[in-house]
Amino acid sequence: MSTASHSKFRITVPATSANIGPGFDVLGVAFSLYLTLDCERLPAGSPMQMTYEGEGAKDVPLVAEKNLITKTALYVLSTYGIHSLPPLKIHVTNPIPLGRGLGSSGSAVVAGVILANAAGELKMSNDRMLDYCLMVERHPDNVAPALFGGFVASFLRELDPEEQEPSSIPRSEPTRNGAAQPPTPVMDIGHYIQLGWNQDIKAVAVIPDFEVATEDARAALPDMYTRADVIYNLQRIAVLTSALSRKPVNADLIHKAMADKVHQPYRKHLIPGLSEMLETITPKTHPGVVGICLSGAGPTILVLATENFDKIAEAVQEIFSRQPNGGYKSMFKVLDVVTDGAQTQYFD
Ligand SMILES: Nc1ncnc2c1ncn2[C@@H]1O[C@H](COP(=O)(O)OP(=O)(O)OP(=O)(O)O)[C@@H](O)[C@H]1O
Ligand SMILES: N[C@@H](CCO)C(=O)O
Repeated sequence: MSTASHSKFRITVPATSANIGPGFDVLGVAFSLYLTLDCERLPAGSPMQMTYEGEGAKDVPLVAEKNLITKTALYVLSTYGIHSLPPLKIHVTNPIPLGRGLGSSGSAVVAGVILANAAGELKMSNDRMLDYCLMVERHPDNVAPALFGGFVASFLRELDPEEQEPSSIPRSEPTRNGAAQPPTPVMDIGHYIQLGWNQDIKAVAVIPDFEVATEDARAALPDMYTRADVIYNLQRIAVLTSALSRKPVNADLIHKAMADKVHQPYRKHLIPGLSEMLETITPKTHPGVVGICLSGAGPTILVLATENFDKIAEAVQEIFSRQPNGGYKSMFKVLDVVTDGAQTQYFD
């Protein structure tokens, strides 16, 4: 259906958690917490108007070329030969904390690609939109569940250096490239599959009051791993992807299968208390716990659980609170894993 007659549209994109323990850069889930863009077309020649409320309201730039949502949209439109955003009023409502491991940048990138698709009437397929998301955010584990919903495993094809380099491609993480080339639309980068998720399992996200930039958390990782550590993660990820869909919940198996030797051990200095949380919050010590891990690049702690959500969250908060130098305050959210991903609704 043509969108030309619609003067208003709303884009909603779920928050996500990447990795889920051993699935570094592979697994992610979509949550019942939504970045929302309320958009209204303005008369031709009008300047873009952007307003913003919620997380990041004090810091997020509202200039089209600087804001991650609109600069992603501008990148996508430029590959279609459209070099400015159509006149729009955009109101952003963002409940996803920034830099905390709940995929705020992935959701912003997905929102930007969908904004370009809707505003420019590009009629892209979801798979093509995933390609664009992956040009901006190179690891697929946040953008794939944000776009498609549910519990998602994904990978991307290896790109040639010239496909990766154009400096005109915005990056959710700061980039090092400098070549002034036009954007290169590439095809068929992302591959994914939605996995089953037992809806009895909810997510308790404990969010401390400090940020860890994904770029810093990735810089903490080694370039090489031992064969034993790779096998350790591969064995667990294979078991975990099925175990999370089964009924009844096998908490002991899931908890063991969520252990990881690829990223969490190298990031623990960035998240004080992480080691103690992983060691002491188990299905045996805290009934209801199914598994525990760092959410994305952190510092949010993700506890999968079937009951006692508040008590479990308080146990994580207590560990954050007694870290050196006064500890950390934190808040928590009990979230559902949602099967729907990003949506666009048209009005008028
Ligand atoms: N709604 C938004 N609007 C504009 N920019 C955003 C928005 N959300 C996130 N960003 C940008 O993304 C940055 C955070 O990205 P980062 O990858 O460090 O954390 P994250 O995506 O929250 O965590 P993770 O990738 O570990 O889940 C912010 O500092 C901001 O620049
Ligand atoms: N897989 C990514 C997710 C963060 O965006 C990481 O852990 O670095």
